Amino acid sequence: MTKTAAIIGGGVIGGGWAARFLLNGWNVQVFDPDPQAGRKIGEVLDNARRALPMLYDCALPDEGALTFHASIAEAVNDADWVQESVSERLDLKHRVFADVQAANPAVPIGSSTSGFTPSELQQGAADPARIMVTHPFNPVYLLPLVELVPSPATDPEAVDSCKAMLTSLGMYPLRVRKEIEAHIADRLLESVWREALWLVNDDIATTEEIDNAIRYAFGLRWGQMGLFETYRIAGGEDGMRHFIAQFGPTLHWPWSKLTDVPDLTDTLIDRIATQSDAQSGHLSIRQLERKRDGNLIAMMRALRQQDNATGRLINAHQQALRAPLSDSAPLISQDRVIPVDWTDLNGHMNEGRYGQIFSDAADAVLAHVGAGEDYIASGLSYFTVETTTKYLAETHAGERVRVQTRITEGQGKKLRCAHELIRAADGAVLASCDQLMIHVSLQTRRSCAPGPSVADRVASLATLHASG
Ligand SMILES: NC(=O)C1=CN([C@@H]2O[C@H](COP(=O)(O)OP(=O)(O)OC[C@H]3O[C@@H](n4cnc5c(N)ncnc54)[C@H](O)[C@@H]3O)[C@@H](O)[C@H]2O)C=CC1
Ligand SMILES: C[N+](C)(C)CC(=O)CC(=O)[O-]
Repeated sequence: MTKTAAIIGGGVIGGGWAARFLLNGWNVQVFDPDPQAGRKIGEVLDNARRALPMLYDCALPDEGALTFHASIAEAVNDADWVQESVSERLDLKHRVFADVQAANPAVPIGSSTSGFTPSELQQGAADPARIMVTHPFNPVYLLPLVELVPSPATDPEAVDSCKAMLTSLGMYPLRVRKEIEAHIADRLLESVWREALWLVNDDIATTEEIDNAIRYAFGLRWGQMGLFETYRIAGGEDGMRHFIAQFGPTLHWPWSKLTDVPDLTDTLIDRIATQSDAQSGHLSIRQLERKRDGNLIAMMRALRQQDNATGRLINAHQQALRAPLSDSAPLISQDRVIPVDWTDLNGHMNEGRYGQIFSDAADAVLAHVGAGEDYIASGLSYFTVETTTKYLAETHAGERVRVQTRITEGQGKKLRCAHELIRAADGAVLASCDQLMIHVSLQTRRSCAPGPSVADRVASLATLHASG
C-alpha cells in the first residue's frame, strides 16, 4: 500500500523532502502557512523530477500524490511518517510536535533540525519516544546523508524502522551515537564556515577565491574519501602516524582562528553579499540549483562506476528498484531516464550512448535467458559480432525512454536482437539497433553451442517474438 509522509514546513528543506518522498512513490501531505509554499515546492519538485531519475539506470517508482492541507492535524492525520522542517526555533518546533501528537499520537516524527539535540526537541512532548532527529542535506532529493539522532528516550524500534524507511528512499542514515548540538556534519561545516568568514572579514580572500580553493582541491577529495582516509594517504607510506607526526605540531601554530568568531557587522555582511552577487548574481537561485544538480549527478554517476561511497549506495538502491523482466513480446529491456552526462555539445544524447543503451538492453536480455553473471563466471558468454544502428530522432537529458527488444534469431550459436528505443512521452521510435551475438567459450575465445537451458530459453523467446 502507498505510504504517506506529512511534511510540516515546506521551505528549502521541506520542499526537498517532499520531492524525495514523492519520487520514491510516497504520497506527501504538506502543511505550511506561507501562501507561497505551493509555488516554492512546485519549483523544487520540477528540479527534482529532472535530476533524481538521472542518477539511476532504471525507472523510479510511479510518483506519489502531493496535497496541501489547512492544518497540521489534517496533514498528519493518516500519515506513516512526519518530517518536521519548520524554521530553526525550538519553541516553534515544540508547538508543532504538540499539534502532531494531539492529532496522531502514534506517528513517528523526524526533525530536520540542523542543531538542536533530540533531548531538547522532546522537552514537554506528549510522547518523547516517537521523536528523533533526521537531519538531511540540501538538496535533499539528491544527497543521501541523513543524520539519524535518537535520545535515550527515543523508542529503539522507531529508530530501526526509520533507518529502513530512509534506506528504501535511497538515503544513507548515519546513526549518531551520542547526541550533540549540530550533530556530526554541521560541526564540520561550521568550522569551515567560521574560518571562511574570517578570511573575508580580514580581506584575505573573496567569496569566489574561497570557493575556488574548495572546488579545485579538497572539495573533490572529500566527496569520495572524506577527511581521514584522505589524510592517511597524505602521510605517505607510513600513513596516519607520519601525517600526525608532521602536521601535529602545526595545531599549535596560528593556522586557525576557530577559537574566535568575527562579529557579523553590517560592513561584513555587505562585503559578503556584494562579493557573492558579483560571483553568482548573473544566475537565479533556480538556475544555480540546476547547475548544482547537474554537477552532483555527474559526480555521483562517476562514483557509481567505481562502486564507491555514494556510488555504492545508489547501485544497491537500484538493485532494489529494478523490476525483473517478464516474457513479453517484445521484452522491455530498458526503462530509464537519459542522464545529463550522456549529452554532447549538440545538446542531445551522443551517438556513443545509443551503443551503451542497446548494450545494456542486450545485457538485460542475456540475464533474462540465464546467460548473466553466473553463466559468464562458468566460462560461457555471448559476444556481439555485428550491430546496425539507425538514429531516427533526437533524445535529450531528462527524457524517459524504454528499449523494446525482440529476439529475431535464436537457433544454435546465434542470438539476434532487434531493439527499438522508444520515448515514453509519445511512443516515438528514437533509434533502432539490429544486433547479432554469437555464443562463445571464454576459455578458447571461440564460438560454441550454448548450455541447454540457455538454448531452450532463447529458442522459446524467438518463437514467442515471431508470433507476437
Ligand atoms: N537550509 C538548509 O541548508 C538546511 C536546513 N535544515 C533545517 O531544516 C529546517 C528548515 O529550514 P529551511 O527549510 O532552510 O527553512 P525555510 O525558511 O526555507 O523554511 C521554513 C518553512 O517553515 C514554514 N513554517 C514556519 N512556521 C511554520 C508552522 N508553524 N507550521 C508549518 N510551517 C511553518 C515557513 O513558512 C517556511 O516555509 C530547519 O530546522 C533547518 O535547520 C537542515 C538541513 C539544511
Ligand atoms: C547551514 N546549515 C547548518 C543549515 C547546513 C545544514 O544543516 C546542512 C547542509 O545541507 O549543509
